[in-house]
Amino acid sequence: MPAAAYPGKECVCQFKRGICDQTCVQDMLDTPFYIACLKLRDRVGLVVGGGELGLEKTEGLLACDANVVVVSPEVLPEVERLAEEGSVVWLKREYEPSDLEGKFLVIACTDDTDTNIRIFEDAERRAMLANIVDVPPLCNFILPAIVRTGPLAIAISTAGASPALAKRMKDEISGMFGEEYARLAVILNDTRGWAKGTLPTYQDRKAFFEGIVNGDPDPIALLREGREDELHAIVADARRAAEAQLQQA
Ligand SMILES: C[C@@]1(CC(=O)O)C2=NC(=C\c3[nH]c(c(CCC(=O)O)c3CC(=O)O)Cc3[nH]c(c(CC(=O)O)c3CCC(=O)O)/C=C3\N/C(=C\2)[C@@H](CCC(=O)O)[C@]3(C)CC(=O)O)/[C@H]1CCC(=O)O
Ligand SMILES: NC(=O)c1ccc[n+]([C@@H]2O[C@H](COP(=O)([O-])OP(=O)(O)OC[C@H]3O[C@@H](n4cnc5c(N)ncnc54)[C@H](O)[C@@H]3O)[C@@H](O)[C@H]2O)c1
Repeated sequence: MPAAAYPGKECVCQFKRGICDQTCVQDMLDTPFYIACLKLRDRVGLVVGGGELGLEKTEGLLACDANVVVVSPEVLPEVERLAEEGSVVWLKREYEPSDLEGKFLVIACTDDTDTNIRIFEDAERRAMLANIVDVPPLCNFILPAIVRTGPLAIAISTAGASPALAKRMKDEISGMFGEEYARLAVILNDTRGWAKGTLPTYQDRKAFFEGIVNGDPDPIALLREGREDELHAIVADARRAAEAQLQQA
């Protein structure tokens, strides 16, 4: 246990209402987070609070095709506009526990600690996903920094140790894995249906895809050099070779 950073002071989380003992900070580093990609399309996400952070989280959910309900007595003009155009539902009032009904997840961004605690506890009772922004002890999931290009998404988490570092790594990683990786993913996806319909075993499919991804010539280098036609030819050849091998067997 590290020495308390704020000995004798109110807990920085403003949540325990006591003296800081750094328990929350240590808890985070001791937590093995299970990283997943959530499918939000046609599910409803609840955002409580319509300020700067509420807007940011609302936009993040909309970008993943979620339906969004914002509960907040006041909201930024941008949130009001989203409600007017029908992109979100805005309930112009304070949070109530029944707001959680039928929601897949809740993200709370209010400036009121009592409300934030209540939302987390209500959500936990329902075994619901809950993120109270920037308050790790009130999160059962946390948000990583994300590098997104086409179907590729690289998530960086520091388990809350340093969001600033996660953000820096995001910028560095986006330079390492650019458009050509996303393009390769799309090209390989186009051939997944064939592979699943034609290659009988998992091992066959694995060998097929790994042969291309790790092949010589390097598919990423081909795409980088604008030689996509050659890559398509390699995929077509690999398919023909796999089919021929199956016929012989
Ligand atoms: C990645 C990102 C995703 C997102 O929010 O979507 C994200 N925070 C981002 C930015 C950011 N947040 C903070 C700074 C200031 C610099 C700094 O403190 O480092 C910056 C940088 C900036 O704003 O430039 C302050 C901060 N954040 C948390 C605390 C609480 C604490 O430390 O106790 C405090 C201190 C508050 C205070 O001091 O009062 C807590 C969390 N923030 C998390 C996520 C989760 C852990 C992520 C991980 O695993 O690393 C977690 C645990 C919970 C959660 O909120 O999900 C997003 C980058 C978006 C992007 O650009 O890609
Ligand atoms: N803006 C930032 O960059 C930032 C960064 C770190 C932490 N924070 C903290 O995160 C919180 C949210 O940030 P913000 O800038 O969006 O704050 P904000 O004050 O602009 O917005 C808070 C929102 O919560 C709503 N709200 C308050 N009580 C409510 C209740 N009972 N039910 C429903 N809605 C309620 C308010 O109407 C308002 O829309 C604040 O506590 C802030 O200190 C903000």
